[in-house]
This record gives sequence, C-alpha cells and structure tokens, in this order.
Amino acid sequence: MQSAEPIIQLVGLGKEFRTANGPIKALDDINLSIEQGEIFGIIGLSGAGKSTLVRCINYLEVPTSGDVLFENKSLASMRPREQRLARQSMGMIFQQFNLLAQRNVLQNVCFPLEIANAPKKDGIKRAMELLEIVGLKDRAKAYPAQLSGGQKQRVAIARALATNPKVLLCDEATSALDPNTTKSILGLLKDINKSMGVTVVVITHEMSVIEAICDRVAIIDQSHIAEVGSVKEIFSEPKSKIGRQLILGDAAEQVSRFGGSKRVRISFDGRSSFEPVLANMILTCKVPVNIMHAETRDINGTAMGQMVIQLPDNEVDQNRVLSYLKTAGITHEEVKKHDL
Ligand SMILES: Nc1ncnc2c1ncn2[C@@H]1O[C@H](COP(=O)(O)OP(=O)(O)OP(=O)(O)O)[C@@H](O)[C@H]1O
Repeated sequence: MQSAEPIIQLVGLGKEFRTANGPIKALDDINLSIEQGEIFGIIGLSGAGKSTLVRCINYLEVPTSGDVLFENKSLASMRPREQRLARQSMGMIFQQFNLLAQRNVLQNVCFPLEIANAPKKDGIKRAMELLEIVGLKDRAKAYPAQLSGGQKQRVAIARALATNPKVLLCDEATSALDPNTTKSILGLLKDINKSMGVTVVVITHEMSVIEAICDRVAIIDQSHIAEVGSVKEIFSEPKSKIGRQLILGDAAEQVSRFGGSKRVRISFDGRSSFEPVLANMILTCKVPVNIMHAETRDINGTAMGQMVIQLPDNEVDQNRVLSYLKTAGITHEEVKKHDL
C-alpha cells in the first residue's frame, strides 16, 4: 500500500503554550514527512509532545511556528473552506473514545455526516457499512455505556471513517485497552489501512504497538524528533539515546541482573541450529541469558562453532539452565573469565 508520495509534511513545526508560569515549548522545529498509505508511528515518553504533535497535524491545535502541508498544500495558507475539507480528510480517534453518551452507536457514527450536511438516508447507509467493517452491525442500537472498551473504540473508528478521510490519526488509541483487545484493534487498523488505503498515524508510548503495525516510526523526545526510520532499522540499531532507552530498556535492565556470574561455553557441532537451542532453553527455563561471545556459522540451517553465555546471579536459575543443557544433550562447559 506504500508509495513515496507525502500526504502530510511538517516543516519546522513549533508549538508554544502560554501558561501562568510562563511559556512551555511543547514542540520545537519538527520536520517529518508521512507518506500516503503507510502506517506511521510516533513514540515518546510522557510529556514528550506526542499529543500536541498529532493535534497540530489536523489543526486541533494551531502551531505557533512552521507549517503543516496536507497533500503538498499549507494548511495555514488555505482558505477556510479548503482548510475545513483538509481537516475533514483527517479522522481522529482517542484513548478515551470520546463517544456521545446520549446517542446510540448508529447515531454516533452518523454524527460527523450530520455535521457535514449529508442526506440522512445516505448517512445511515454509510454508517451501517462502517459498522459492518468494524464488526458491530448488530450493536447499532446499543448505547456507549453498554459496550466494552474495545467495542467503544470500534465505534470511534467507524465514526472517524464516516467522512471518508484519507488519514486516520490515532492518539494512544489502545492505551486504555487490555492486551488482547489492543491486538484486535491494531489488527482492525491494519485491515483498514490495507483495504481502504487510509494512511494511519499512530501516537503511542508503547514500543509493542509500533512493532505490531507500523511501517516507519519517529521517536520524539523533549519536544524534538530524536530519530526517524523504518521500524526494522530503528529496532535493530537505535541511534539516539532515547531510542536505545525505549527499545533496549528491558534488555539493559536484564543485563544488570548478571553481574560477574557463571559463564558457560556451548559448542555447536552441526547437529542443531543455535537459535532454537537458545530460544528453547530460554522458553523452557524462563531464565534470561547474556551472550558474551559467539563464533558460530549457520551452514544450511545448522550451527557450527561456539558461544559463551553468562547466566544470571541466581543459583536456582543457573542450575535450571545447566540441567536443561545436559538433558538436551548440548555440549557445554563452565568457563572462567580468563578462559574467554
Ligand atoms: N494546553 C496546554 N497548555 C499548557 N501546556 C500544555 C498544554 N498541552 C500540553 N502542554 C504541555 O506540553 C508538553 C507536551 O505535552 P503532550 O501532551 O503533547 O505530551 P505527550 O507526549 O502526549 O504526553 P502524554 O503521553 O503524557 O500525554 C507537556 O509539558 C505538557 O504539559
């Protein structure tokens, strides 16, 4: 679905809030290009400026400097009608769903069409089609209070799509949902992106969300873009400090559990591939290990060579790994530091 045509460009974008305690610079010199048809993630810690950024994209917040280009045209320089149409081309969903409690599901989805003065019959037809897409056709008469969080977000997605937007902006859309519901909502967003060609912009503080659906990602830190790239690139080699913190955070924490503990040399003699050996060991023992050194070659799916792993400090964990290696018939020996 991806093409190289930009649909949204942020050029030197800045946003400053005036508060009683002085100005707060929420965004500073943001330059980003989001391509038509992609799923673009924006990740950062709390307070980094993510929500402000996404709200500036559709002019819910008007930037204090720089420009937002939608389909190569500056929102700031558009005539009011043109700007309204451009903003209508960007649907939005939120963490707290923001459904109208007094309206049923169908009426919620029809709402943006009423605002856009669409004929009522057409509105209902379109809303029912969308409810079918999000899997809630049979709940058209239900009220938001009668729905689960995941169902509410599905209604919000249908409502956001009612005016046929080209872009769907998702501000922490799964942050209030449990992991399974999150997975199904992310799946739905991916399907919508594929089947309708809608560009999706996902704002999140969770790396797992980026990993699950995004093509590219920008990391935002303290009002600035720290790095941008394909999810693959950024995950395999984060260049910024905040990128390493977000991506390797857990791993870095795990490493601190190792201290100067026991090391084991595993020899691979071609009978097995080293990945399943390590993966099975970690899955079976539920113990993280640290790869200190590896001289292995994957030859036609089998591993030759050796690898030194470091075990956690905890003796029970160490014994678990050692007895696994023994039972699995994997050649290994304990090594001292100077043996490395
Ligand atoms: N309307 C506002 N008035 C004043 N300051 C604001 C306003 N909106 C945001 N800010 C400030 O701008 C900065 C960025 O906030 P923003 O909500 O964009 O961050 P965020 O990355 O979305 O954080 P979170 O994940 O916690 O929502 C913060 O310092 C915040 O306090």
